[in-house]
Amino acid sequence: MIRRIAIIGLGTMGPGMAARLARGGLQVTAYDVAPAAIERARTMLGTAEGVLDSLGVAPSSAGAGTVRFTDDIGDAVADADLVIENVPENISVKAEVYRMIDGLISSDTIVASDTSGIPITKLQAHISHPERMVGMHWSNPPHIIPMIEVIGGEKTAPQTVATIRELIRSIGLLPVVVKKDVPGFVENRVFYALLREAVDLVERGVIEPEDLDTCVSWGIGYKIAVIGPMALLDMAGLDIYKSVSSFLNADLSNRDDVAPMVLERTNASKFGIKSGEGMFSYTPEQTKALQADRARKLVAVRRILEGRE
Ligand SMILES: NC(=O)C1=CN([C@@H]2O[C@H](COP(=O)(O)OP(=O)(O)OC[C@H]3O[C@@H](n4cnc5c(N)ncnc54)[C@H](O)[C@@H]3O)[C@@H](O)[C@H]2O)C=CC1
Ligand SMILES: Cc1ncc(C=O)c(C(=O)O)c1O
Repeated sequence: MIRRIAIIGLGTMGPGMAARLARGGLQVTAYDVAPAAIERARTMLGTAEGVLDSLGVAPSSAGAGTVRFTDDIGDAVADADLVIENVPENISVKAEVYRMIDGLISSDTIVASDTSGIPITKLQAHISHPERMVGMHWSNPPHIIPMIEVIGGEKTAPQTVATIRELIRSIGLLPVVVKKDVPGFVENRVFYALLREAVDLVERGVIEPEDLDTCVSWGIGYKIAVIGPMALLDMAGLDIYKSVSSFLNADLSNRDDVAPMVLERTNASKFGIKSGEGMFSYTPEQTKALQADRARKLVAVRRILEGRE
């Protein structure tokens, strides 16, 4: 039974995850190597709790859980039933965290990674109890998006996958078990196919970035929240899909490296909202307003999709 959870890494994803898990009645300890990240996370936690209130996510019947911040990794993982590693998407950084916690956790503690797509089989090579390591891939913003992928690596015990799936279900979220440990799992394989094409179209000057977003959000995005891709194939007709894909698939981007448009920006430290500029520019005031507006809309859409409105 999982009651105590340690979250390692409090950047974009960690604070929202902490808020959602605590709302589910769990005792969370939250750690980051950077003191500034811990301070930022305290504010982000409060914001996420406000969004959970507006989503109507009630505390568990056993009462609300807690979030406690710490700057000591040993304190964070001591007594944890589950450690969720949430540090940057880099194998050596993740491996260093596993090395550090290896001697601090008990042999029955489950270690989950929120990796966006590094195969779990690769990550579990860096830990003493690979049978208790699992992928637990949340989607951003993690306190609002209910689906979480659960992925076992070659050495993950089926019971570990089952325990994490049950934990997710028990707090009212939607686990999806990915049956094969493929890079990117399922969500990001589908999403990155879309992003590759979107970046390519903007880079080739086929469309302006703002218009690309309008086209995808109001064309595909709006309906895909209601009708998934497999159901859409049936709605459009497989005969239509056969005809269009027979000439279109060969023309779609198949680039296997990172697009220059992305490299130019990342080389100039233009990472998006977190650095104030990426595909678009953001002042701190705009970022605050944008995040509040997006949360409000995502909450409203989710209420409708769940039939609560
Ligand atoms: N940003 C996103 O939309 C999503 C990210 N992910 C995945 O979640 C993981 C974390 O991503 P983000 O939160 O976006 O990253 P981020 O870069 O925003 O935050 C990472 C945090 O980890 C901390 N950190 C670095 N080394 C550490 C260490 N040794 N010990 C403790 N803390 C350490 C950093 O100080 C930073 O606060 C990555 O694997 C990423 O691929 C998964 C779903 C969505
Ligand atoms: C660009 C991008 N990459 C990875 C992820 C998740 O792993 C997300 C997300 O929104 O969840 C993303 O936007």
